[in-house]
Amino acid sequence: MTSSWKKTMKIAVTGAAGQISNHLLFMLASGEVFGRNQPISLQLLGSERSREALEGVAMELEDSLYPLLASVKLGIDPHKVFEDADWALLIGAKPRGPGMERKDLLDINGQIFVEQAKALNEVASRDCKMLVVGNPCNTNALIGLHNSPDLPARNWHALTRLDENRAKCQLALKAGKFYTSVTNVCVWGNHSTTQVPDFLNAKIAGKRASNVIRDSQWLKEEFTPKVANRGGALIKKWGRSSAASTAVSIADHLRSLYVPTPAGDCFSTAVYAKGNPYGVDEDLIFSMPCRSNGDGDYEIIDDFVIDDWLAAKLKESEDELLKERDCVGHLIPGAERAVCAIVEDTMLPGEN
Ligand SMILES: NC(=O)C1=CN([C@@H]2O[C@H](COP(=O)(O)OP(=O)(O)OC[C@H]3O[C@@H](n4cnc5c(N)ncnc54)[C@H](OP(=O)(O)O)[C@@H]3O)[C@@H](O)[C@H]2O)C=CC1
Ligand SMILES: O=C([O-])CC(=O)C(=O)O
Repeated sequence: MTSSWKKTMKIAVTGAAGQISNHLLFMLASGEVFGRNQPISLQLLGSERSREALEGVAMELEDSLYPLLASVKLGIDPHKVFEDADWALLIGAKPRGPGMERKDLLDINGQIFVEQAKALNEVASRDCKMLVVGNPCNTNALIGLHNSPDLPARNWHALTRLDENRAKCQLALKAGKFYTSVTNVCVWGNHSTTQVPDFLNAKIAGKRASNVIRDSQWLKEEFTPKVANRGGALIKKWGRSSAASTAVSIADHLRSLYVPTPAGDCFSTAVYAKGNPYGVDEDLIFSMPCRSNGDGDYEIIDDFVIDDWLAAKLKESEDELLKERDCVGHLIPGAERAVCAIVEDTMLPGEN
């Protein structure tokens, strides 16, 4: 501990013995996410299934000799593991197995998020921030938010930064420019195949992307599904879902909240839509363009241009989230018990 170091930040992580965490934990401990003057404690949640594996993770963290890693706590009881947490990175979730319907996945994972949100509500720091990665992440976050009434609703996020990074990569490749020149890219809506990568507001080297890539058919009919289905394409190649790039995008998400957003730029995060300027149903976790002044908080940017095409796409993703919400009414205190109307099997990005 040196005098220039900040107070230790407590970071709880679930699914800590899983693939994504296997990359992420080492990035967090190295200081590349929260800064080289920010010591952290890791509070890792496992289960009976992963008890031994989690001890293995802790051994690797110990052997890495990270100066900023103040402590590593392991456990299988969220009430103990989430104690005083400043951040909860909720990565653990059951993957959809063969023959399992999406509404079953919503129910099984939703129950995990009820339990974890109740524990966070009781024992986490009163300003704890939550990032849900486990799928279906938007609706899991909505369930979490409604089961943690004493924590600020705006502190719940679901990860759509991987989708933003995928969109930036495709725009850069098509334009023949380096990806650092691609800015102001928002992926709106649900982290599913209805997500909406926004090329209308995106910029390449400071110009509107559609003035650099003068191919509206490619933007609408190739770029959009390519980004939305990227997770599935990767699974076909790799035989498992994106783990390293997801960890990188979680790091990017966190950093975006602690570094002021440059003027004219944005980052994507799925947040509570209450009071949103785009007319999206207020009781959804919906990905929108946000900016931060670097204090860990964010605001929704209110001047993105929405044309008819974009509006119709946003509506599709909103409708899907409304249906998902109807399917988890039994997990949301005080919600109306609507009929679960997911008839056609909608997809996570990794499931196409
Ligand atoms: N939002 C996004 O952009 C992305 C989201 N994802 C999602 O992130 C999640 C984690 O992915 P990944 O790390 O690759 O997955 P892994 O399968 O490697 O790890 C998931 C962890 O979830 C935990 N888990 C919790 N409940 C269950 C359960 N009922 N059955 C089985 N495992 C359970 C397990 O840990 P334990 O036994 O310790 O509880 C397991 O280690 C998935 O839901 C995936 O779909 C993935 C990529 C991108
Ligand atoms: O469906 C999955 O598990 C993977 C996923 O979310 C993605 O790659 O975007």
